[in-house]
Amino acid sequence: MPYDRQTLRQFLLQQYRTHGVEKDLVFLLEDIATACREISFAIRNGAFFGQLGSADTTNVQGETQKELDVFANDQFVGHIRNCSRVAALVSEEVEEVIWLKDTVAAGDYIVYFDPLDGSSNLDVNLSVGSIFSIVQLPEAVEVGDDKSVLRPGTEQICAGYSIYGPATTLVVTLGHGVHEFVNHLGTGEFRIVSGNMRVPEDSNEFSINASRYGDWDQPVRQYIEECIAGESGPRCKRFNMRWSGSMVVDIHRILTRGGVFLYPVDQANRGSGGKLRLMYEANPMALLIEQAGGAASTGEARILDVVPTSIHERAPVVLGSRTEVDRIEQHHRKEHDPAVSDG
Ligand SMILES: O=P(O)(O)OC[C@H]1O[C@](O)(COP(=O)(O)O)[C@@H](O)[C@@H]1O
Ligand SMILES: [Mg+2]
Ligand SMILES: [Mg+2]
Repeated sequence: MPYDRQTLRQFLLQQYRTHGVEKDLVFLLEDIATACREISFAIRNGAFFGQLGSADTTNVQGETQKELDVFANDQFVGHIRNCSRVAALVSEEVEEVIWLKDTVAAGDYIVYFDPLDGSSNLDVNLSVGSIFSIVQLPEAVEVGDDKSVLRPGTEQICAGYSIYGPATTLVVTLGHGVHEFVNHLGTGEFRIVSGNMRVPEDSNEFSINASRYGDWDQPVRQYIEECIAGESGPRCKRFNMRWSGSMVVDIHRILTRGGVFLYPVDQANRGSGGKLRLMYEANPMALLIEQAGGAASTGEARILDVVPTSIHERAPVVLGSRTEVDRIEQHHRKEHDPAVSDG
């Protein structure tokens, strides 16, 4: 990788100069990047090889925590708490809100994160990642008032993810486009590899866990059947399918070459409102996709407009190329009003 490429710090300082991004947010993002580098280092060094099994603890989702889930969570908490402007943390791996300050002022930050995404891929050495979202409080709140961290995705000022794959990448938005960095093992620096990522409007690639076909509602089933029908079907073109088992990997592919990612609510997960979590999976990915020109929906409404009622709530997720998301939303509308045309 050429050394002349901008480092993460140079990029963030440029955002500070050109877009008035706060210096404290620059430092917070550097702390998050450090946590990601530590997690990547541990994975690469096989720190958990032979221990990739469970940590014999269960998280609030009822999932058995992996050793690496706990390690990754500790890295995030440990590095983020360096920033004195962070009032509270919401982690997939911790049931309650983690309050970090004695008093919380307007302008303080809340950080929501999924310390290790794609945990089921760990045992088989496939790419996993971390996801984060930052909100700035418009007003002072009471420490311990957990309801005050239930902010809609529209209030995010920053979102991103890291992938621990063949390379360690960090993808972020501060509200001015989406930018990709790769970690240079020699120097440990994140250097920019792609500024202003764009999701192509059209696509012929969908991403869904097809083993749940039998559980899908009509609108999703119709959309997938149209894709699979290929040239002789209503879409008159062939579609390809990809499903990695790690949301970070599937969304990165869509930010890189387009496509649509679906994890809908279905017969089997309706009771819990879907599979993926709104605050630290759906919201950050929705902001990134929208910032890159794509669309992000529950199938019925814009994900970023969803008003959360609990910190670990789940949501149906449809993200990616605008044409595909619009079509899936149209199938949902038609289910409520048969008069709606196929278009
Ligand atoms: O096991 P399934 O149904 O394929 O679900 C895979 C999805 O679950 C997740 O692994 C959930 O995330 P966590 O690993 O953080 O719990 C997503 O990354 C992925 O998109
Ligand atoms: Mg996850
Ligand atoms: Mg996780």
